[in-house]
Amino acid sequence: MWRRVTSVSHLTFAHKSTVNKNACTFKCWESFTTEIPRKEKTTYQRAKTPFITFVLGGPGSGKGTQCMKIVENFGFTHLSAGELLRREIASNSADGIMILNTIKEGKIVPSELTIKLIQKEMELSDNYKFLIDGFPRSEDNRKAFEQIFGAEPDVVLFFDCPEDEMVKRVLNRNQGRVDDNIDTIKKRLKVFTALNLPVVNHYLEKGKLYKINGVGTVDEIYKQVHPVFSSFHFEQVRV
Ligand SMILES: Nc1ncnc2c1ncn2[C@@H]1O[C@H](COP(=O)(O)OP(=O)(O)OP(=O)(O)O)[C@@H](O)[C@H]1O
Ligand SMILES: Nc1ccn([C@@H]2O[C@H](COP(=O)(O)O)[C@@H](O)[C@H]2O)c(=O)n1
Ligand SMILES: [Mg+2]
Repeated sequence: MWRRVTSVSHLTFAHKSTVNKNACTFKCWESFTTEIPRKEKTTYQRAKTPFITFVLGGPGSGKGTQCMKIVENFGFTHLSAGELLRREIASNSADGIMILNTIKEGKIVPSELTIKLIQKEMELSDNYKFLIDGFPRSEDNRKAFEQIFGAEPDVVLFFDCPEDEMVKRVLNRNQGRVDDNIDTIKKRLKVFTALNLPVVNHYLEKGKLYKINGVGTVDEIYKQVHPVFSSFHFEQVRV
């Protein structure tokens, strides 16, 4: 069972670049000193430590689709930032109208609000493996996350997909999303290039980025994704 802690000052996160060790309150994430093995056959030993994966890519690049397969195979908890924001709109919360207008314009919701929703879901979960899909969308998102959580992601997946393919997929999605129309898609693509690509480059420079070719069938793409996680030796739900 998780044990709620009120202070995390005794916890040690894996990354030397941790920004603020006292900033977040999580369930029992105990001390560890092991560096993350990359592509090595080493048993993963951080069962009570959060394993955070950021899932990046343009609108319609396939983030949500591939997250479902990772959940199925590796037992992650999938937190889609966009989905949490849409849920907030649906719940008629005080911020609902502002979020709706921001999404319609393809712009970015204030970081603190999105992070609050992500943090709440993580605290409610008994899992320690999280896929945070569609976050960080901007350098401001990224820096605010590091400040509030006092930690960096373990893995960053980036689904690289040409714009024409992304537009085609979004227009065919048919889920009734207010932003799945050509005007908003054009705006989202501009925001993606201006604000999200700098985040991608940041993690590339830090050596944390796994760039995935987002063109092909869902299974072809997943074949590139699977080895990223199998190298960490989690207990697999299904092979
Ligand atoms: N490899 C693929 N080939 C064809 N269609 C795909 C592929 N992957 C996903 N799709 C479809 O494209 C649409 C967009 O995929 P998905 O919702 O996973 O993208 P996303 O990156 O989460 O987008 P958004 O950022 O807008 O939430 C969906 O209808 C999905 O079924
Ligand atoms: N970090 C984020 C993530 C999303 N948004 C807003 O939600 C829209 C939909 O997001 P999807 O990931 O589901 O495509 C997105 O266009 C943004 O308006 C956000 O503000 N911050
Ligand atoms: Mg999505």
